[in-house]
Amino acid sequence: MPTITLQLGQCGNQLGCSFFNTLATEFSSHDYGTEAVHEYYRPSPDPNLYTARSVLIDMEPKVVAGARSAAAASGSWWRYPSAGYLVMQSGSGNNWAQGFHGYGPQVHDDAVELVRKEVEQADSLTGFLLLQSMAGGTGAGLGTYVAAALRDEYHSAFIANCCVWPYESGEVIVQPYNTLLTLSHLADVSDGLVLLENEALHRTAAKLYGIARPSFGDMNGIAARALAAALLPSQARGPYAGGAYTPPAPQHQHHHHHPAHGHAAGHGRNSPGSGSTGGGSGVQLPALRRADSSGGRLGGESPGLGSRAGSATPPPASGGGGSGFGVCTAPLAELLTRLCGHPAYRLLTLRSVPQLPPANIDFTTFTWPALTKRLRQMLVTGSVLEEGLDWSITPQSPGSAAAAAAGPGLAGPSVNRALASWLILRGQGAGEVDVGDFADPALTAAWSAEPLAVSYSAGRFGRCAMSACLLSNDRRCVGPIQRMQEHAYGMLESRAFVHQYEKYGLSVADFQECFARIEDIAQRYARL
Ligand SMILES: Nc1nc2c(ncn2[C@@H]2O[C@H](COP(=O)(O)OP(=O)(O)OP(=O)(O)O)[C@@H](O)[C@H]2O)c(=O)[nH]1
Repeated sequence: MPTITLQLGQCGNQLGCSFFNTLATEFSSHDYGTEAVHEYYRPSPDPNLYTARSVLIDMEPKVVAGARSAAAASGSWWRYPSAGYLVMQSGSGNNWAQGFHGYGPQVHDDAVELVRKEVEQADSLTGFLLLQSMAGGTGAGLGTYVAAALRDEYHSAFIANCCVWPYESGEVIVQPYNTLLTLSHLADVSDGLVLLENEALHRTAAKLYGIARPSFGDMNGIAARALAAALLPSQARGPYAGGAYTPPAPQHQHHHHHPAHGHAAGHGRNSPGSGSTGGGSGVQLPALRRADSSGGRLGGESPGLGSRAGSATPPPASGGGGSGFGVCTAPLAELLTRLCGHPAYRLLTLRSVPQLPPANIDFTTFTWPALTKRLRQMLVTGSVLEEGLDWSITPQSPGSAAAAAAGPGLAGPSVNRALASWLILRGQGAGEVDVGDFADPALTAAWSAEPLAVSYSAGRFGRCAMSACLLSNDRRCVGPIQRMQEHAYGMLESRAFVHQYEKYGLSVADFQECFARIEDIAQRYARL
């Protein structure tokens, strides 16, 4: 089921371009099935080209033009829609209020109309994936405004936000304001926010990829690969022997929005017309790899991934572990439903392994135990970097669920804890990897009903014979939020730059209300 991507502001547009390039490379190299391709691209009048299901918005024309021409010059089989963009003549000057209160109402109708046209090109709709930074004015302020407008227009569509968290010491002096304003507003309209930290992306590029001076392009490539690893189809794994993990019954009903919205019949998450056909093989795509014997298989036995009603379950090609690409019908919807079921906890962290320079991949021997051990330690320690992991921390360390249960006074958030995580394994033997360690109750909130989902694909991701990624609703966000808050409160106390926001109708009381909301969110996570 299609997902429409909105690229907002400089960062959103640059990251979006990387994301579509990454998906295109994957689709060209491996057969994920037609339906997976159609989730993000639609056929175009030119039989050799696909069109990204995307809307590009920025208040200055340069970056959108750059993304569009980069797509055209890539030599790949995809382009942006010829009229699917909205630009003005000058940016929002890093002023969230200008983006939200100034440009927002001004471009509302045009933006909604652009999205509507893209929605009309789809026979059904999973929802929207919004890409934006949190520190500027356009992606952050206008992007938040657009997210709220989409929520109004499409009550039953999923809205996911992929938000770039600024460097700790930023290029944008008012980034604490912009980041917290974005976060507090999106917490109300979004179904899930994936936070991508620039600091971590930069360090990954520098330390693990060996890039002396990482560019945004390098960082976006890393982020886009992690995102694609999470969002490409995978097949649910059943409960593994001896673990606490039990997949839930499919949950299609959304938790807090109205059911199908009248705006466009058949575009709701639960709408009758939303099922689509075919697991993938059989339709010729331009320049894409055709289905091979293992391709395009439905994840029919997937108890937790909500396989489509009435779809047949073809027998696995090789018994047991499953080969080929099982198709999770709408990964975005499944991920959000599973991970963000509680409205107060919507902040997601993405971790992936291995992180290494492409040139080293062919000379590296991968083993599942080594990969999953590192990924698990990243979860245990809350790190998003594969490098520099503290192996002395265990789930029993102070601050862990186990330690908290042992008595008061031991709390210290050295151990991470998750409400829910989704582990996605890709590569040879991915169906049989032992993932029991990820279901350790000491790593999850005591009241979490469904702490772990696991899915896999036997096909390799990129050039790695084995790779894994973990999308997790955990305490990682607490540190960055608290540091950002400290700066923001300090600035607000001296009323620094406040007049620039007041010019667009944002008052000190509005700031305070947003900051209080964030404090509440951070405290809830800290208590997980
Ligand atoms: N990862 C990444 N971060 C970016 C990129 N471009 C900008 N940023 C970050 O985004 C923040 C600035 O936001 P931008 O997206 O440039 O601003 P904008 O949304 O276009 O808003 P205005 O410039 O105010 O109109 C800073 O934290 C930058 O570090 C990019 O391509 N990749």
